[in-house]
Amino acid sequence: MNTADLLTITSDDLAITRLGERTVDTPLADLLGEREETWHYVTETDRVLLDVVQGIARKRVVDVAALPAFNPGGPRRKLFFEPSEVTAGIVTCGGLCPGLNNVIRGLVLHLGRAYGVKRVLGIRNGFKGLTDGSEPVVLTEQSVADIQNRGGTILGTSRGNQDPVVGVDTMVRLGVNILFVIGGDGSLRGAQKLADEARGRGERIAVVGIPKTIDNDIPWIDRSFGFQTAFGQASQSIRAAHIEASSTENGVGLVKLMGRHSGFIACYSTLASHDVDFTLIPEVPFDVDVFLSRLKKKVEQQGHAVVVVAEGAGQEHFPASDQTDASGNAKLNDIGGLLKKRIIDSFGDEPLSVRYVDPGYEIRSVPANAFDAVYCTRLAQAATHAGMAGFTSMVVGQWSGRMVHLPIALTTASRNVVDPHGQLWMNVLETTGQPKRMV
Ligand SMILES: Nc1ncnc2c1ncn2[C@@H]1O[C@H](COP(=O)(O)OP(=O)(O)OP(=O)(O)O)[C@@H](O)[C@H]1O
Ligand SMILES: O=P(O)(O)OC[C@H]1O[C@](O)(CO)[C@@H](O)[C@@H]1O
Repeated sequence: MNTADLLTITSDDLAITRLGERTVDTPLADLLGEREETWHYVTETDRVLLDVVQGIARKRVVDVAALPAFNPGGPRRKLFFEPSEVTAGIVTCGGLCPGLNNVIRGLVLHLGRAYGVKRVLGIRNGFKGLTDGSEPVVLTEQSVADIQNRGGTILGTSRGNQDPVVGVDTMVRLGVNILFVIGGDGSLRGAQKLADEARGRGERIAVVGIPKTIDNDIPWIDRSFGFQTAFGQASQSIRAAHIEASSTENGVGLVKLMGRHSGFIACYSTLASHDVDFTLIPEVPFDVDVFLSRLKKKVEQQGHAVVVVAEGAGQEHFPASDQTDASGNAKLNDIGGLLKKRIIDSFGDEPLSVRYVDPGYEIRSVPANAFDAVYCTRLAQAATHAGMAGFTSMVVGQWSGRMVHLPIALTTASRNVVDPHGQLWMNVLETTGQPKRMV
């Protein structure tokens, strides 16, 4: 292994910013007992595991001395904010993700029940609602009752850049002193800019991120909420494609799944269904002709085949697109459409039935499953504790099984991708039986 490939993080990279020195006794003192700050988040086993699993498989090495600097995600004995003076804001940005409403509800309930915070405002339509003059919605226990049973976000979401100066003006006007940003990498960059702007002006505003993406591409954390629900839903599409393909002569089921840069949804739904013969992800380039000849052979052998393709896969086969969405994300070429056409062409006059399934938004607009719902609740609790303690420019997330704080800068500095030499991809190759290299 070439150590030059390794990325080292130190305790400086893990340092969390906290607003000022002001401290207020927590109302959670009874609950805390002796635990706060004495929680040992990193055990010897974790150190070894982290070094081996994350360090080598994910091409990262953590300076062992830095590990205790992982800030635990629990309540603090001393708060920065006096609960009766808090106005919390919640904003959801970027694409939808199962569990958004669970996190919103979790924040409202926990702020109110654990800390007695009385005023929680929902910012409408993402960061746009901080800059377009729209009035926020007042969130109460009653108004968030049952929202966890609905997909989407009751607050609305958007893409597109907004001016952090205007955003902070709005927060000051509304009296928001803790802003919870539920979003992906773009939203977290936006959150960082809001936090920087507020700090630059000397405003006591804490900005706490809750990482959201079905793509599971946020680094360091074990997984992002909504991912499990999304790949579970995707595996239903694979099942449909498999049933269709195996019920027709020379059937090919082709399933296109979301995953702009990272193929986690494709990999996990492949493993969940065990009916896939080829999984194509952005991290592993492939030659279309080699793939087509392998596919043909597979159909000859077993009478049908199932192919799963992540939307970001095979982009190397298209001229680079200079089109972007409102947030600056590159618009992708349609790999599903290209493969469908090439499969049909490659069979010529031979019998073939291509069943193309593109579940699109169906995998991310559903409510969270129970496992994700638990994670959303825990994230909301950790975010509430962090905000009340005055931590800012940080995100909460589960790391190595424990809830921790991470600086936003660390989570936006890289992307979590499937390692083509790692165990997950190996599991996929074992399951599909596809060749390791199709180039
Ligand atoms: N580099 C950036 N700097 C500041 N703000 C940004 C930046 N990138 C995105 N944003 C803000 O974050 C919001 C959401 O960004 P984006 O549309 O990229 O979604 P995302 O949070 O990455 O989620 P998804 O994973 O669904 O793409 C945008 O509305 C924009 O205001
Ligand atoms: O159509 P939209 O809302 O831009 O979202 C599409 C993108 O969102 C993601 O699901 C990330 O949330 C990507 O996989 C996908 O490319």
